[in-house]
Amino acid sequence: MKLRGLYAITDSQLLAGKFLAYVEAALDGGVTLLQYRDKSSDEARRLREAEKLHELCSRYKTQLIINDDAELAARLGVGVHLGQTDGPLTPARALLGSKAIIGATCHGQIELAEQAAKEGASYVAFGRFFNSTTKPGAPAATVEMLAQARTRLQLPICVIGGVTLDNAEPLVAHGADLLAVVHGLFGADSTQDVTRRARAFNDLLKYSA
Ligand SMILES: Cc1ncc(COP(=O)(O)OP(=O)(O)O)c(N)n1
Ligand SMILES: Cc1nc(C(=O)O)sc1CCOP(=O)(O)O
Ligand SMILES: [Mg+2]
Repeated sequence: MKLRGLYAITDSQLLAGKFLAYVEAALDGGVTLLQYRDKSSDEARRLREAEKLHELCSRYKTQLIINDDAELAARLGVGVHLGQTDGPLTPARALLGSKAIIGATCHGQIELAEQAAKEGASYVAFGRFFNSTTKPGAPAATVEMLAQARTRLQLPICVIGGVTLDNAEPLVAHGADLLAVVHGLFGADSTQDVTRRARAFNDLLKYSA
């Protein structure tokens, strides 16, 4: 199955007090991948929340991805997303098996993506394309490099960093398969608006070649 659609990413601060309600609202609108991203070192809470998300994702037939932590992903039997300093892809692939979804952060560098492809990544992620309140210091990527990456890479391409309904269209037009979003989705004022936004992100991908 080709990975294409909305890639919703959780944020423990933004979702405080409404975590499962907002995640379920997004799943209701349609989510291809859901990433559990929690940068705290509270392992017990991380396990508890990841288990809850796993159960929710199973109900909605959505694939769960764990950020940073291949061991936790292995424990749950789900995928993982690894950045450039989160450990190598090859052992993660050996740990999780050939069917697991493994994503790799490639910033704005096609060479990193080509290397990740060789090491068994399932998708590559480029960013940050716009200002991001979630991760303001992330290195920048451009639409021009995205277009070039599209011609050089066979893998699904994920875009991230300040993506919203207002700015995502050119990214899709230049080759993005997965729109990875925190604030542009979960920054909504109500569960109804989260669901509406999720549907609208999916429509952007559906009605583009
Ligand atoms: C889909 C996706 N793309 C990029 C990232 C960023 O990963 P990383 O560079 O490891 O930074 P942190 O998210 O761990 O702070 C991501 N998480 N997901
Ligand atoms: C986690 C993350 N990684 C990025 C990168 O560029 O690698 S940008 C980012 C934050 C994405 O959140 P928002 O949609 O709120 O900008
Ligand atoms: Mg990381």
